[in-house]
Amino acid sequence: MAVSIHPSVDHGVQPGSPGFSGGKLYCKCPTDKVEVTLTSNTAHNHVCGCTKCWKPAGANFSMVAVVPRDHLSVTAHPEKLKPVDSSAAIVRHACTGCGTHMYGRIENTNHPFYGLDFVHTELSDSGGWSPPEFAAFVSSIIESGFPPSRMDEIRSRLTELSLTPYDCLSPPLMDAIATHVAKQNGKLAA
Ligand SMILES: N[C@@H](CCC(=O)N[C@@H](CSCO)C(=O)NCC(=O)O)C(=O)O
Ligand SMILES: [Zn+2]
Ligand SMILES: [Zn+2]
Repeated sequence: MAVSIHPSVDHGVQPGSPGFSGGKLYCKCPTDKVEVTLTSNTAHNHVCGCTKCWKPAGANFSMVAVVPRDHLSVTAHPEKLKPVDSSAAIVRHACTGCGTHMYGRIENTNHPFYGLDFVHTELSDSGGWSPPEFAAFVSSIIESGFPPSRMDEIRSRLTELSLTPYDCLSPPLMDAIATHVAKQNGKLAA
């Protein structure tokens, strides 16, 4: 049996639906679920091996995508949400009942990704969301205790799933971050 990446991709990456325009995410509490409504599809979906992104039980990776912050609202039980770490670049809001991260928000207006919220579309009851496109922060799974000797297995499986493994973000996203920095420091025209 192949090593588990994430339950949403372990049996193959499911394609999205063209024209899909959003839906609802629910926490894992049996009752009084936190509900988050997204009024657009997501972008830049990826699996992430970092220690900060929320992973479902047993998964080595999270699956996380972005949505414009004005396309996200908490539509039920906002009182159950609590920031995980208010000093992090991405302030993740977790359900105090079940621990699920319902969204992560960038509050720093100078951050390259300001304006985007991070979400886990596996929490939705509808299909059609943008599929993951690559694997980010792959080496970081070791920080959660994954054996370094099995990293070849992980990278081979990711490649087999067409989720190219990177140890940071994908080249287009890293280029976007560097461009933002160069515009801020005057090396490129704003
Ligand atoms: N090795 C660290 C890396 C953590 C990290 O930098 N994570 C990225 C990607 S999260 C979604 O792609 C990041 O931007 N983090 C900002 C934040 O988490 O606030 C680790 O594993 O902890
Ligand atoms: Zn919950
Ligand atoms: Zn992450």
